[in-house]
Amino acid sequence: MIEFQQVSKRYDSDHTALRHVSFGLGRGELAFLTGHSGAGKSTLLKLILLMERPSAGKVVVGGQLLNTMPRRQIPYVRRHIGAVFQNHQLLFDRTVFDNVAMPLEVMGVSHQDIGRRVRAALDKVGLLSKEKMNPVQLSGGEQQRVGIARAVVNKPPVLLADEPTGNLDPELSADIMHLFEQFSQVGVTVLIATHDIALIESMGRRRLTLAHGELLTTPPAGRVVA
Ligand SMILES: Nc1ncnc2c1ncn2[C@@H]1O[C@H](COP(=O)(O)OP(=O)(O)OP(=O)(O)O)[C@@H](O)[C@H]1O
Repeated sequence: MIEFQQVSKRYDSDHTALRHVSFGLGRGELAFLTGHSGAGKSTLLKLILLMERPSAGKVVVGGQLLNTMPRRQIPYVRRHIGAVFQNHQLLFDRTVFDNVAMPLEVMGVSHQDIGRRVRAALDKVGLLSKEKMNPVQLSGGEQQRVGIARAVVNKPPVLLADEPTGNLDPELSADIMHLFEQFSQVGVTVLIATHDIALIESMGRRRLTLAHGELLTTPPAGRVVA
């Protein structure tokens, strides 16, 4: 579902953020992306989201080569990728329902379908009873779950998360991870960038580790070999 072939990314400043990175993630696979600050984790996610383009190598998502994707196609590619960020980027002047509905509104989904799909997504993250509230009235963990509901409301086959548990205590972090596991069980490919080593170890999933832009060897079982 996600494939990197010898991908390098050099920013204009002549700084190489990724060097010859190759890996593949299959349908329904859940993996973690780790590495020191500045190792290139966000850059790798940005290449999948077409927020950046590779300087060399190939990025293939859902069978589509992203390198040469014309700009006007970018919104269509992004519809197939859900993204969750640490600061969850919710709009505080709209209700929980409206926040989750946003991607569907952009896609021109009918009013009736929006209601059905938003409620299904909120139900999945356990927030159906809070649809009329403003995100400001919710706890940090609940806000993060609203962000996850918004990311999955159009059922994307790929879900990316950048430090999704950064502000949360261990118990809430485990809840969020459990949600990600549930999505992977129904076939969603999930890639989670995090510094939370304890959490990663507790999950026993595959780990992709970047160091200074290079991917360390990762056998499929998940153990990292430097
Ligand atoms: N737009 C940009 N222009 C120039 N350099 C950049 C840009 N974005 C990132 N970099 C550099 O590329 C390197 C990798 O950054 P990146 O944000 O991908 O790392 P990261 O692993 O996500 O770090 P962190 O864990 O701190 O978020 C860093 O040295 C960073 O300064």
